[in-house]
Amino acid sequence: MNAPLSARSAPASGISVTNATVTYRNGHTALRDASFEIPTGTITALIGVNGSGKSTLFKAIMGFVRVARGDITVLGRPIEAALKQNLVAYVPQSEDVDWNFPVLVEDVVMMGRYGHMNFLRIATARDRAAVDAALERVGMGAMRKRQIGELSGGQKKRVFLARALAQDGRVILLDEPFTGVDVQTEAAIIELLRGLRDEGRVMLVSTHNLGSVPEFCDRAVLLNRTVLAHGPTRETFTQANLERTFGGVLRHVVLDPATVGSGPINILSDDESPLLLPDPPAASAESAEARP
Ligand SMILES: Nc1ncnc2c1ncn2[C@@H]1O[C@H](COP(=O)(O)OP(=O)(O)OP(=O)(O)O)[C@@H](O)[C@H]1O
Repeated sequence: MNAPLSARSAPASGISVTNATVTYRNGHTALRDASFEIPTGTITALIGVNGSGKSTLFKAIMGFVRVARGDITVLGRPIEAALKQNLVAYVPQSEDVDWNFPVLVEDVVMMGRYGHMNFLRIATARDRAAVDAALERVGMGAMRKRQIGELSGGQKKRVFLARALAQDGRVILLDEPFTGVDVQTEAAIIELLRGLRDEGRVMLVSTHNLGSVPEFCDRAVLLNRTVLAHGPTRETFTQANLERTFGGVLRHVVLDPATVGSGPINILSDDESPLLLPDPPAASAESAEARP
């Protein structure tokens, strides 16, 4: 098991990506010269349109795809070393999982312990305790004997989060954890991520829910086949950067002050949860303008 985390002993660098380029076998370069830095004890949003390279970046950090040029380090180590030490946990997109595979909830969570076991994969009392604790932490203890395929979308997400917790990953990559979950589950996941941040872990979360980013992310990385902006949310998550990242995909509505009873409110939306900016620049103070 990994040594206990402490804010004092944790290295300052969580994930460091320097000029990373990923080209798939068909010749498509999904990421070019991507660079950013994430400190430990933070939650970072990974934002970009469909196809901008978010999953590719996760796969590069997980060693699933090769970085042709550039460098990625995790907690100051080359990725191979970090993966070998079980430091990185991955919560995949729901579409990437075969839900027909007959496996119990508790077995999925136990998979998080595989890297801690020897080649015979015999679970010890410590492995079982880690699985129990992880299931309880995500509120899925009562469903541990259910088949994973029988669960709702939000419950499946919780189970995969529990697998990451059981693994005791210090860096946790979450690929669209809020897609298809109700607001209550989203709030529960955000609360859990905050707790993990307070333990000094590093979370990189891809999401299309722009509205919830300022609420729970300390930092943001804006991506479109390369990194367009990165840094603290309040500096990075600006209307100008979002317009640059999403181009014509971003819906942009300005509510008329006469309608909302206060100053004009800017609404930026990529998907289900819109971002409200109460203090928009004067340039777009027309009533209810919408750009598809
Ligand atoms: N295995 C692959 N072989 C070739 N091209 C791929 C492969 N996987 C992804 N791509 C391409 O790389 C680009 C980036 O894909 P990626 O899945 O990283 O985007 P994304 O930002 O995660 O998108 P989404 O928001 O839809 O999940 C896309 O143009 C995609 O078609």
